[in-house]
Amino acid sequence: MTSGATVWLTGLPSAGKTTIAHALAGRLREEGRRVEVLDGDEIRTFLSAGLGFDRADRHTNVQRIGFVAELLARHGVTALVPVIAPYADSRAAVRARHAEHGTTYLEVHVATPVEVCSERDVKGLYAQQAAGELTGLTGVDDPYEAPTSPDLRIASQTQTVQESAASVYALLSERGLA
Ligand SMILES: Nc1ncnc2c1ncn2[C@@H]1O[C@H](COP(=O)(O)OS(=O)(=O)O)[C@@H](OP(=O)(O)O)[C@H]1O
Ligand SMILES: Nc1ncnc2c1ncn2[C@@H]1O[C@H](COP(=O)(O)OP(=O)(O)O)[C@@H](O)[C@H]1O
Repeated sequence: MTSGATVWLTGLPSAGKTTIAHALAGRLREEGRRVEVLDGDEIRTFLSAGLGFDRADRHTNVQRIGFVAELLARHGVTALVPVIAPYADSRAAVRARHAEHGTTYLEVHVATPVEVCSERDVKGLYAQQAAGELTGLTGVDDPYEAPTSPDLRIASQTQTVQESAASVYALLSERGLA
C-alpha cells in the first residue's frame, strides 16, 4: 500500500483552498491514488453540525477534522483538507496527533491577501460583513494566525489554479507521496 498523508490547506475565505484541493484530487485520482477531500462546508453539515465560529467551536471543528484526516492518512489515503483553521494552537494539536501515529502531516498556507479574497468573495461573506450583516469573519474582524513555517506557501493571486495545484503536487512528489 502506498503511504497516505494529510495535506491541510489553511487560509482565508476565498483564498483558493477548496479549488486547489479539488484540482489536486483530480490529478492524484487519475494516477490511481486514493484521495478524499474533507470539505469544510460538508463537514459542518454532518460531522460538526451545530458548531459556530467562535474560537472554541472552530478549535473543536479543526480537531474533529484532524482526527478523521489522520485515520484516513494512516490507512493510505491522501486526505486533502481545505479548512481555514485560523488558530496556530489548533493546527499544532493536529500536527502532534499525526506525529504520535507516525502519519505525515503537511501544511500548505494559501496566502492570498485579504484584499484579493474580498474581491473574489466566492460566497458573499465579505460583502455581508461590510454591510453589517455578519461579524466574526476570519481575516476581517476575526483572527487569522498565519503559519510561520508552512511546508509550502502559495501566492494564488499570481498563479493559475493549475499552477497552484502543481506546486502542492510537487511537494507531495518531493516527499515521495505522489
Ligand atoms: N464568520 C466566518 N468566518 C469564516 N468563515 C465563515 C464564517 N461564516 C461562515 N463561514 C464559511 O464557513 C467556512 C469556514 O469553515 P471552516 O470549517 O473551514 O473554518 S474553521 O476552521 O472552523 O474556522 C468558510 O468556507 P471557505 O470560504 O471555503 O473558507 C466560509 O464560507
Ligand atoms: N491560483 C488559484 N488557486 C485557487 N483559486 C484561484 C486561483 N486563482 C483564482 N482562483 C479563484 O479563487 C476562488 C477561490 O475560491 P475557493 O476555492 O472556494 O476558496 P476557499 O476554499 O479558500 O474559500 C475560485 O473562484 C477560484 O477559481
